[in-house]
Amino acid sequence: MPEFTSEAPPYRIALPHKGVLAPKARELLLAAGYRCGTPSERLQCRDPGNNTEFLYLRARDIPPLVAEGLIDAAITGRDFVAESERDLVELLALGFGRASVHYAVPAGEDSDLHVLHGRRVATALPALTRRDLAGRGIDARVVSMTGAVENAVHVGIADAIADVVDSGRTLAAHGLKIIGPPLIRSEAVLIARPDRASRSATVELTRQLAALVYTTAA
Ligand SMILES: Nc1ncnc2c1ncn2[C@@H]1O[C@H](COP(=O)(O)OP(=O)(O)OP(=O)(O)O)[C@@H](O)[C@H]1O
Ligand SMILES: O=P(O)(O)OC[C@H]1O[C@H](OP(=O)(O)OP(=O)(O)O)[C@H](O)[C@@H]1O
Repeated sequence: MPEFTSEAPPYRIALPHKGVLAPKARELLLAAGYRCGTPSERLQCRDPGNNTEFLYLRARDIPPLVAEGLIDAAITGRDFVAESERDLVELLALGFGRASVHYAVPAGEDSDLHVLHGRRVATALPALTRRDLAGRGIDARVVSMTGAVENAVHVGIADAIADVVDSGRTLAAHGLKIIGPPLIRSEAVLIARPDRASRSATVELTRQLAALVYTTAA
């Protein structure tokens, strides 16, 4: 006989399992009183007290899964949300994981963005880059990579890159310089699907995290 309970199915929250955003995302949920487990041990965790299930996923994979309705709310990077091109609501900017995505070319080149015309731009954010180039009326070819993008020019598969820049040390070490304004200024964000944004559990989660984020910022 199946067991029937009156309890609603658990609310599902996704967090990055590793990478730059992972430690602070988990710390924030712990500080908000959730028992979100330890991703190095297990990538799923039930928090019965809050009737919540935590799923640890790659930050980049999170936006489409939220958009599909498989996850109720999640923390990921704003750049990954933009890259997904899905209809998602940014409920809260979390104030960590700040970085910008920039175009960069060899240090000796002209600094005008129009140097990109007719050239190849390597990036791990191809959809975002295509949209940005089109929006600026620049006809360039986007070369998709999954990492180590700053090597693309040296290897000879691209003339420029569009990549995440934080301190700028990686670009400098590879003889590259930023050109033009950022494609996007990113940070960790709490996201949901538009039709789930007003659910009471989502509103409560946003309220709890906002209280912590604003206290830390003050
Ligand atoms: N110094 C940094 N280097 C890389 N990403 C950063 C940095 N600072 C903030 N970020 C942000 O962190 C996220 C990237 O995190 P993560 O380390 O999980 O991904 P990744 O390893 O670059 O990508 P992938 O999972 O595709 O390999 C993005 O939202 C990015 O904007
Ligand atoms: O401006 P900086 O402080 O030097 O940081 C930016 C660097 O960090 C990121 O790389 P990451 O470590 O995520 O490696 P990957 O690009 O190969 O995934 C990004 O792609 C840059 O290479």
